[in-house]
Amino acid sequence: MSTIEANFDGLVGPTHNYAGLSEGNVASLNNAKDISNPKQAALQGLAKMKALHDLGLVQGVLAPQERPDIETLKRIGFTGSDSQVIEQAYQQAPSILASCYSASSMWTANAATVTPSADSLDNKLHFTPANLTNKFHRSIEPQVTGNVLRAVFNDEQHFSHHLHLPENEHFGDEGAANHTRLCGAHGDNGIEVFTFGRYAFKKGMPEPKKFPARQTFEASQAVARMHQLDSQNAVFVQQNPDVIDQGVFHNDVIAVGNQNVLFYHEQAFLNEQAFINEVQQKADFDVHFVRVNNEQVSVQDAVQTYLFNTQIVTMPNGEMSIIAPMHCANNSNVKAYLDELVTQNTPIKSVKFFDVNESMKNGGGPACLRLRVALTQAELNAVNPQCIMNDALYGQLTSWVEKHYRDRITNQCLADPQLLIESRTALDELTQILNIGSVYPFQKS
Ligand SMILES: N=C(N)NCCC[C@H](NC(=O)CCC(=O)O)C(=O)O
Repeated sequence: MSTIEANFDGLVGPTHNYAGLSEGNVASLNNAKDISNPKQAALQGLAKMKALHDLGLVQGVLAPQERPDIETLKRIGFTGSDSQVIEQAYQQAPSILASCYSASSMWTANAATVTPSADSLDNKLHFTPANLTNKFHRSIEPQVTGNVLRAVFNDEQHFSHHLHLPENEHFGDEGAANHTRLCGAHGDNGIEVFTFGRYAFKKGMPEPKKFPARQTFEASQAVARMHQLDSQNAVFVQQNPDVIDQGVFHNDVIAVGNQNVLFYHEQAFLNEQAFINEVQQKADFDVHFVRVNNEQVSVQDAVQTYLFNTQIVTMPNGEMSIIAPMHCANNSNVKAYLDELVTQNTPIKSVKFFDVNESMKNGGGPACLRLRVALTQAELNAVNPQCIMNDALYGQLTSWVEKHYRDRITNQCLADPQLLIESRTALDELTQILNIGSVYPFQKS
């Protein structure tokens, strides 16, 4: 078996809720304080994982984070027992408590940047957890993300795990949401495209005016250095600041690549032509640039339907398929575009729609929910087998969700210390199902 690309999806955690925490992310703000359904959210995510497994693709599972994050609440001065900490935080700082309750680690596109061994000079597969400094509720993820990744990819001979970048906005890093890889076959040497929103150390450069640019040029460069990429293998391109201001808070909301296909909106990149030229000059394979113009699909429709936050996957027969959210089927314009696309002369031959609405309401589409990892057969053999989806694991995880998850969380529920107990009980059991050991702070104390 040659090198394959696996998708590692984040399991939605038991405290999934809508707290309106992400300025610049239109859906998160629009759905703030809505009632969430963690059970349905987790089952929707599992259904997508199972469907990709059924299509013959390798599908992995990444465990969610421990929430509420009591350690962080204690670090900022709340004291006493865990339930006293929650009570004080609910009274004195409800927004901070909500941040410490966020199940945002479900969006594993933001968990890390991954470089396959075919691209790195030391022929190892590299992982750098994203520091996610731009949003407080996400900045508390990288430590446990690193624990989870080391428990899943636990073999020093094949996998190289780096510490996340310095926790400062100058090195703001959002992981694979701003990184895509172009290649001939997955096992070939590829071109890694790093998209950034602004420069941190150069003044007077273009940047958005309204919403934050979460990823800096310097962070992208640091990751490429750590992952031992040759300059021939890396392309750095600035995201168009105007689209960040229209709600494109990550590049994966407006562009996605798979093998030799780059599917993107004409307004995605700041210097589009220079970028295309550089990719063409560095690639030793033909790249299909599937460029969508504004008349075909507006930026607003792209943000509302997540047309570009789709997964493009290569099926076992070699054809590509788009894994899209239902929102794309429900928008007549976008649906018409997709119907046309699959008839064109590109490798993309089909579209499959999935209901991931619980995640979409927080700005997370199918592509946000997955971290791509290209693996040789030897590397795949070294992955923790309990984290690879199959019929039995799907059955175990759906029963686990049914047993532990609530079907309704309101803002008031965050005051309930029972939610912490339920969450820890569930996660403790999950670490046994996935055989990942003690990755959570509550398991170490
Ligand atoms: N595009 C990618 N790859 N990921 C989407 C991440 C969505 C996430 N939403 C949130 O964190 C909202 C949480 C809340 O408001 O409750 C974010 O903004 O970081």
